Amino acid sequence: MKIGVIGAGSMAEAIISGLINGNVVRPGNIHVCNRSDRSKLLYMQDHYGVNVTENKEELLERSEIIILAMKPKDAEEAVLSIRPYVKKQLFLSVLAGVTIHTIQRLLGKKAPVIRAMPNTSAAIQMSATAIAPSEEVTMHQLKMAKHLFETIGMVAVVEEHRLDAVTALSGSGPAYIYYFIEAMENAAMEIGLDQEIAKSLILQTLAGASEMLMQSDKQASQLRKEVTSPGGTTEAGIEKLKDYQFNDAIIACVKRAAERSVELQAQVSNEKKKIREA
Ligand SMILES: NC(=O)C1=CN([C@@H]2O[C@H](COP(=O)(O)OP(=O)(O)OC[C@H]3O[C@@H](n4cnc5c(N)ncnc54)[C@H](O)[C@@H]3O)[C@@H](O)[C@H]2O)C=CC1
Ligand SMILES: O=C(O)[C@@H]1CCC=N1
Repeated sequence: MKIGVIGAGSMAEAIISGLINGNVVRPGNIHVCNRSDRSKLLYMQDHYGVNVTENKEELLERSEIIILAMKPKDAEEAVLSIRPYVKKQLFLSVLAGVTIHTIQRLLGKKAPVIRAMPNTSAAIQMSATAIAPSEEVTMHQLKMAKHLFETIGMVAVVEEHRLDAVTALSGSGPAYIYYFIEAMENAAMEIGLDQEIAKSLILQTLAGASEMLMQSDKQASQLRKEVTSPGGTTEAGIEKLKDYQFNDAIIACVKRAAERSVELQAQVSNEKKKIREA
């Protein structure tokens, strides 16, 4: 597979490092470009051995699969800049909130596009990714994309309209977990635990709970009940979470993120005007 990546940010790096570490694609078969941060390109070259270029024509000519990995607000400019070089490539977009329809409009043709929503755990082949293909995508291309994302974690194929929900849940999800861990670390300090010891206890607790959920047939609520002795410490702690409306806070968080995914589409809504000018 020859892959071109447009945008060399955190998501691009997570995917590239996953593909290389998993021996799926040789670094020499990956071309990466960025808008202005040349030092990041040089870092990618040194660290992963990929080809870096500022020439988008060259990148498109040398790649069968193009990964779009810039911020949604930069999508118009970036996609319009590759429009003259679009031939038979398959486009994989990881952009939150930017529809297949918009990408095809910006590309100026009904090219095959697969929208994907991975997460940054791709860097260690642990992404939870959902993908949604356009009508133009062949079964072979869908299989190839599925295989590509499976090498960096698990993959679910969904209808495109589900991607806002997926983005809110598993795209942004690692950040919610990290935020929770930050709070646990702060709590550990407040109750006088050594920082290093607290960190290892928290991480093993997280890994153990996650593995329990994976390995057992029990629901999260059942596993929680099994920790919660009547009148014990867990019950006392969870009462506090209830006082602070923990459940409502998480639901509001995920719903707001899904709304935001819809709002991001508006950032590229001006594309018709830009296309006329191109
Ligand atoms: N960070 C995450 O956890 C996830 C991000 N995403 C999506 O991935 C995309 C990238 O996000 P991040 O990597 O976090 O952003 P980032 O800001 O770290 O990277 C974006 C990169 O795109 C480059 N860029 C901007 N305009 C360009 C242009 N015209 N030509 C070439 N390169 C250009 C920038 O220089 C920058 O290096 C976003 O659309 C986001 O919605 C999707 C899933 C998870
Ligand atoms: O925060 C964002 O917009 C991107 C999409 C999912 C994770 N990061």
